[in-house]
Amino acid sequence: MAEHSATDLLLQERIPRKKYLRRGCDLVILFLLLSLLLYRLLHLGNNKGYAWLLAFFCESWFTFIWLLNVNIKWCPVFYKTHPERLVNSVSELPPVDMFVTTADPVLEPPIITVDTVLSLLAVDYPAKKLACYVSDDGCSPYTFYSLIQAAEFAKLWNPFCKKYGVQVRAPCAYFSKQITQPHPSSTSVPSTDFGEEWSEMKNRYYELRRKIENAGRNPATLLNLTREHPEFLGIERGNHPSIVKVITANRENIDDPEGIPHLIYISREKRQKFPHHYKAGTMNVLTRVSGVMTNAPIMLNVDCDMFVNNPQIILHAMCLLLDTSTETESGFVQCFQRFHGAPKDDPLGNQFIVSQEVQVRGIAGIGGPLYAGTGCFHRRKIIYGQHPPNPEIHTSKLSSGNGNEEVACKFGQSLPFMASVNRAMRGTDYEKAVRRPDISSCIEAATEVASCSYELGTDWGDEVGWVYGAAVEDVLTGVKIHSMGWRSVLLEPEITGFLGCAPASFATSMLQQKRWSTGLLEVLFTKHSPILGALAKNLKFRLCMGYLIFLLWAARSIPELCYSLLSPYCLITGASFLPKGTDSAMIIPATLFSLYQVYTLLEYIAWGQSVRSWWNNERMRRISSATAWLFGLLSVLLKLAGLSETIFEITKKEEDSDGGSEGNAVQWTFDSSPLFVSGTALLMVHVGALFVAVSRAVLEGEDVLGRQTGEVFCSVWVVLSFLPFLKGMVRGGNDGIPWSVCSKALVVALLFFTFCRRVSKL
Ligand SMILES: O=c1ccn([C@@H]2O[C@H](COP(=O)(O)OP(=O)(O)O[C@H]3O[C@H](CO)[C@@H](O)[C@H](O)[C@H]3O)[C@@H](O)[C@H]2O)c(=O)[nH]1
Ligand SMILES: [Mn+2]
Repeated sequence: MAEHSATDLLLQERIPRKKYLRRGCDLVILFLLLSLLLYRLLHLGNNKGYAWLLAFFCESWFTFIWLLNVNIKWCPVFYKTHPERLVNSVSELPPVDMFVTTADPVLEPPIITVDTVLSLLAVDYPAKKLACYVSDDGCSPYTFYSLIQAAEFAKLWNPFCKKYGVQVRAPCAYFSKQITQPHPSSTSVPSTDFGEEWSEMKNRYYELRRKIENAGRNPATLLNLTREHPEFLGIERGNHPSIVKVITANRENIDDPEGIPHLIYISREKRQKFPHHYKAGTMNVLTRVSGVMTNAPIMLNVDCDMFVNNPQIILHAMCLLLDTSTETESGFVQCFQRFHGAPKDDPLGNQFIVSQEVQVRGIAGIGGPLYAGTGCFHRRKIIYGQHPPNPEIHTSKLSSGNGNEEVACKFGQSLPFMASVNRAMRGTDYEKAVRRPDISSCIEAATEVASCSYELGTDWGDEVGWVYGAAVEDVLTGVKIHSMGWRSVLLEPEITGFLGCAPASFATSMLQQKRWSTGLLEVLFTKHSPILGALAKNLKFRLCMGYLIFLLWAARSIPELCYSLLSPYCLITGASFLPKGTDSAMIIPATLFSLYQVYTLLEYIAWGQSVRSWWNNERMRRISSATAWLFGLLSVLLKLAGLSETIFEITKKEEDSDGGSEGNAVQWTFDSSPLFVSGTALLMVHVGALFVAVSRAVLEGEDVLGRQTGEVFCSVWVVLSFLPFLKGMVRGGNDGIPWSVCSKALVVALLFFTFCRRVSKL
């Protein structure tokens, strides 16, 4: 037998990269920022006016944010996983419960969910160990019907995928390209039949799509369905009992490579009186229903648009989860969020390729990537509140064998569920979890735990399960887990694990940014805030700082907005907030600006992105900050003042016509939402200020460019960044900036002008 060296058997490798050049650049920028602050302080007395003071405050904030940046980028890590070594290292693979959430058949067309579900059902993992739970917050018979059809199709699709080693098992993406050869991994199969079978399968898939699309158009089909499933009859979306349906059940304990995992449909109970807590509420129901049915120790969750792109992804995840030395290290396993059908050069800046490579890899180096809500593997016992196995920190109250009463208090009154919790908390005893009951016999218990009163008086949404109280339940839940002392890891096999769909229009993208910035800031004000976590719990200080860079998005809008108003203020009033062009001190802000731009540009190039995509992302970040983040901040302030609640507005999902290839058109849509007022007003202010400056130069012969070089440059830069707004204004029409927004923006801009004149006369 061949001898293995120790490293030959490692399931995973964590590779930290110390990038000295980058660290150097980060520190130089920090040094320049501090020099600028010092310079401002030294000249504060020289009658510099309000602009100078405001600049000082804004730049202090930017320095703080940069410090957070240096912290997060200091030591990025890379992960390698070796699933081929699992056979030798692990005696038995644990079962996995897979969760898919969908909430609205219009914003999230069922065919998208069907593709995701088909890709999950066909992963390379023993089917008898998998169960796929789809939660439908829309309670739509249309979605249910589509899943039934999908399960039928899976009976053909799974064997086809396994026979020919299909790589992308979401049929829509797979059939978008012409494929003439089976994948090389299926060499044992003669490829002569492939072409024929491929076309046949493709036809079958398009038949499935037609059927689903027809059902969407033709309510009669759904009427037939309600005859068999009367629960859906006359259902009201926000007011109905829970529905749990087993669509397919895997034959028990049979090793059938072509078998299909369990597929279960859930629509939790909704009543007007009970808050449903959006996605967090859904995830908790999924956790409980799966608890009474299959109770797998590992739970994978994806959004309805996130299909599996790498069929080995669960095996890769197991490398991180099963490596016994790393249980505390891998409290959860998070994949990068990647998207398909990305338009060229990322015009909307919403692919987050470089920001993830830099920030997520960076934060992985200090204890863990954030839980991003999708493409994540959780350990059930941690979701149930178990602490890491370190006697010095905490010991789990439950594992020390408490009575059923305490379990009921925390987890609710269902006996079958309490029994499942006790089993799950007992740790890595996978064998026991495998013992599967006939899941159809669990429907009654499942329906009970999916009811909306189930959580009353329990710890759900707080110490147990997904945490309520922020529009980004994912990050909030992640902080809670990190604060218990668990760490998380990044799952990044060479072939991306999951692909989702990024918003295809500007308006949708801004709405998403608004929800994220709102939710992220909300996290700071909950009892699971990372600051409390670092002070009173087991959250590492540097990880807490790492979190802040995300949680402060909304708060960053104010200093950034103030700073961007400094140059028009100066151009209008003749004041200055930067040294004169000829002043030697100008070298500090000039170097700072150029170094930052070149540095970020090089980062984009290093990650294989184009110059354009760098510009688009940088520009979009400034746009988001002045629009979406600002409104995010407003909604949090309103919430804190008790005036309104924040809500989870679902992102519209558009299927790309070419199912995954590059080059989709981007829609630069604006609408009458107030979101666009601030951006339009900012643009107007800058254009107006430049106009004032030019007229001063022309009419009064003033050397504006010499005296206010920096200010003029800043305004030109902002106008360039907000060019999409200028185009939107000029374009008008359906997707341009509506007149109502323009007129409101004009009022705001004029107010600013008046304000400047007043202040300068004081
Ligand atoms: O009441 C709700 C609202 C949403 N969802 C589901 O939540 C998922 C995410 O919603 P989406 O509108 O796609 O939001 P995104 O902004 O695209 O999602 C990102 O951000 C969310 C937090 O804001 C995370 O939950 C997601 O996992 C993450 O992909 C979707 O599957 C929805 O069906 C529900 O199940 N119930
Ligand atoms: Mn989404």
